[in-house]
Amino acid sequence: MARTPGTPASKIERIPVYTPGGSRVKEEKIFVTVRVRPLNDAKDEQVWECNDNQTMQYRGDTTASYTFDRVFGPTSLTETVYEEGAKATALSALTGINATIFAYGQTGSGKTFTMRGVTESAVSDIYNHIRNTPEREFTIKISAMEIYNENVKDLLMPESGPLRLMDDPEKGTIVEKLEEQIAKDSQHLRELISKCEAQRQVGETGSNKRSSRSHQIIRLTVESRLRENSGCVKSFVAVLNFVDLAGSERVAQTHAKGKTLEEGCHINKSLLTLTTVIRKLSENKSGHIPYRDSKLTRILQLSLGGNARTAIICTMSPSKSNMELSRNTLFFAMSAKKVTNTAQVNMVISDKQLVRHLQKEVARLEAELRTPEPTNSDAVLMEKDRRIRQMEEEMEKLKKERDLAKSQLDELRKKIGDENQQGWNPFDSSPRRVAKCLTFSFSGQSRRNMQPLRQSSTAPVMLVQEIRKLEQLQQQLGDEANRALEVLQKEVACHRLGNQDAAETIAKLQAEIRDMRSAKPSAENKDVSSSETGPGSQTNLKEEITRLHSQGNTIANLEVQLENVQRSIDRLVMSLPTIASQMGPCSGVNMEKTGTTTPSSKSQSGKKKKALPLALSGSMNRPHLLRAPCSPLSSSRNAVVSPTNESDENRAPQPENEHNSNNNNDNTNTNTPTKSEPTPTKSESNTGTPAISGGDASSREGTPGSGYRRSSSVNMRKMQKMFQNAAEENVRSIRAYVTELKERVAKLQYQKQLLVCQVLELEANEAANAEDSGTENISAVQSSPNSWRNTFREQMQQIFMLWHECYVSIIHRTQFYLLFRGDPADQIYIEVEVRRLMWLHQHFSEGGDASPAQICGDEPSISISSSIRELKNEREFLAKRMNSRLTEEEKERLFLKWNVPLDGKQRKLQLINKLWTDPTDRVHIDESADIVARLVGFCERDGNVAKEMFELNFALPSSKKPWLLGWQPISNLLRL
Ligand SMILES: Nc1ncnc2c1ncn2[C@@H]1O[C@H](COP(=O)(O)OP(=O)(O)OP(=O)(O)O)[C@@H](O)[C@H]1O
Repeated sequence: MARTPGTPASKIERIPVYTPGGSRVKEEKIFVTVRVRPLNDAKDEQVWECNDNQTMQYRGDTTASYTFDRVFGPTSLTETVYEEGAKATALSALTGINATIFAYGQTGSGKTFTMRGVTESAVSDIYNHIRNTPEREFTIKISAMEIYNENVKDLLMPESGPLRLMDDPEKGTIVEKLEEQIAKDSQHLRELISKCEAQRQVGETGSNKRSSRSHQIIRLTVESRLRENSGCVKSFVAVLNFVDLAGSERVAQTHAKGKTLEEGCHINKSLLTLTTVIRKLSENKSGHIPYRDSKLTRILQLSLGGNARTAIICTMSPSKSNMELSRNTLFFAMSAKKVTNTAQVNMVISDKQLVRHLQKEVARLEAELRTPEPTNSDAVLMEKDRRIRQMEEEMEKLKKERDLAKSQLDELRKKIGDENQQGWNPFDSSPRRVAKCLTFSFSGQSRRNMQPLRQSSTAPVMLVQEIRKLEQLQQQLGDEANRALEVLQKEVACHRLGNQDAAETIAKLQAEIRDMRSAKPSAENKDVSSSETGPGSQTNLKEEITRLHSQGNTIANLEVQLENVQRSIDRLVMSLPTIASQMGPCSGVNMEKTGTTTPSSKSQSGKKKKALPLALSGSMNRPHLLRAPCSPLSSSRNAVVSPTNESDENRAPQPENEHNSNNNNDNTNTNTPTKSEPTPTKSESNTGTPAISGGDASSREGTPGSGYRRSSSVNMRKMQKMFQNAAEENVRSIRAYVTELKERVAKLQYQKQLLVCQVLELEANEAANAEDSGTENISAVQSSPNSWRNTFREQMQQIFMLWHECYVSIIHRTQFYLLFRGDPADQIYIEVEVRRLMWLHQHFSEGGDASPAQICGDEPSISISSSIRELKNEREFLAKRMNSRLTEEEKERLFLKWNVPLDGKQRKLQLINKLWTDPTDRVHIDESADIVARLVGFCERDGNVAKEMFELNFALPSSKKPWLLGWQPISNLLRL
């Protein structure tokens, strides 16, 4: 492949610099040109002609013509030879590509003459480029050597004596201790080159009075890098060789004797090796290439078939007397044309640059260390990630629900749009009717603060829709509970192994499960978009609400029974280690791993007071749970639950190796785990990972207990453990799922409660309208933005008072307060909140142990005392979160600001107990909300999204866990 001959001068003022981006290896042929010198002797006959600028032809013989990349005739200028035959190659070094230019030819043919000119021009161009590339910093170094009689001599340091060649794994052959000097500028470089040339061995041959008797290599090393202000630490580095070979000659022709003869022999020998290397490279690069046969080829190895761009200028005489040597030169040139090199950009990171870069990096890391992340624990980060994912999933789910609700609303709008001409339009932004507030028997101060409620914007048809949706949800929850219970029943069977405690618990649980299943909700699946639910149909609404009321017991029962089931499961899980411990050391349960605590002997005797920590219901894989619990017993569950096995399975297992010790009650071996010593031994606690071998065979044999009795082998014990652990894990998972169901039921209760409130309000309005005959006008509070703002302020003040008096969750208060800041679109939420709080307040003031929707008969009971208790729990929860959410300084600042004694006990709780305690002070409220928001990670910026979620969730202070409801996913808050 011939490359484009030299670059025109106009284009090389500035060589494009490749962006460092990796070494791009590119195969390319050596660029071969031939320069014919003028006849030495005018009387000599010229037998070689240049037909065009690429072909040499022996005079008149068309069969003897040779084509090269470029041919320069006897009248050509060295400048032209450089421009067209060497410049591109030489300047490659500026872009990080190794380059070599050498002259080959018989003695006296003009090698030195040509190379001097080429080197001079190259030096000029190199410094031109440097001047025109200010953004890069260049360093030019020079070294020079000659190979004379196979000795390498340093031309910059001639006194240093012969130099050795060394093999470097990265750089190839290097000349040991070769002097290298930095050229300060072009002038300095020229001087150094001249000095080297002056050192060169010359002698007189028959063809040349000043014949070069050695091979000369002037080596420039070109380094370049982007200047200081660049962050890039990479540099280009390349070597540029100018090689002036000694002249090939015919000893016989030159009549050389003595020293000249010896020199000639060495010259010929090394040139012969060069020729052989070139020939072999041109024939087959993969074969052996005898680089090592001469120092010349060793030193030039990279330039011959390696990582370099190479240009060879073959010089020859056109005269007849040199015809044969000229032909040899042409043959050499023809071979060289076929040699392929693999040049690539050489990028390096210098030590200096690397050190500088590393120093910067160290400084950056130190700065990071000085301002550490709020938490440096991987585990905490992972946990956060998990929670974020969980929240995202929850959000996704809620968004879908919201979209569904929106589409249903759109449909409704269409339906009722035409029918609202006579009545009020719930979607009209300027209501034509005045609301008649619900009346409550408030007393005392709070009563005086109460403002009348305005008309709910909820149409009867929407209420019907909502009721039907609730029915569906209720149905769905019931179904899910039953499916979970089926699985639970089977898993529970796996635990029929042991003591009285466990047996009783299981029996109780089974009874509860039976109850649960018989209490399956009977509500039929209603089509919420049914056309039967006509707009404004009061009759329908009444029917709906009556039906909903009549089903109230189902929801209440479901919740109560779920509560019972969960308690039983808790007890069952608590009793598991007892069973395990009775089975021997190998049957232990890794309680730490499963997150449960080791029960005391007291707790085993059925006096446990504290429920076990809940598993993560939010992370449960529900389909997986319901499809197939992970226990290996799942595959043999039918056998396990078989009633015929029950009596046997209820017997406590008696492993052979412990049988005696269990029978001997006076046995003093305290190392044996017994019921009174349930703490797992070390071996027990390390047995959490189930063994696999033999698992299937054992599982087919029936219950873990019976299987264990049949064999005391190690595998059987492992199997035993595996069954036990897996079954326990499943029960725990189900327990978590039951918890989740409970939470969802609680939500359902509040949605229902809201509906009931709305229906009651609607009825009250109807009645009031009948009395007033529609004489009331549009409320002033809705007629202008100003009046809305006034109303908002008043209602918020009312809400603050009610929150305070009803001991409402301060997380709920914070979320509500931060979300609803007076936007007219917030109106509905404010109203709903006021209405619910008034319900609560009324019932609390009436004696307390009631539910705001007790009317339905299925609401969880709420009392002042339970609210106070839950609020206390919530405050404790928030106090604990201070450690993870606030820095030490932030805490100290808050203690100071809120007058918490710095040396006081439980300072965090003291602080939290001061929050949200003054409903009349807006600054206090603002600051309280700010702190709570920090602690729960509530973000006001995302308020729009949160409002939508609020709309769907109908948050209310809960009788169970007040801080768990609202638009924060329940499970997320529960386990923070
Ligand atoms: N193209 C040319 N035009 C004019 N003079 C030339 C040309 N080429 C060479 N000469 C002259 O011929 C003589 C020999 O040239 P040079 O020393 O460059 O040959 P060489 O090939 O280097 O010989 P050797 O191998 O013996 O060193 C010099 O005096 C040089 O000036």
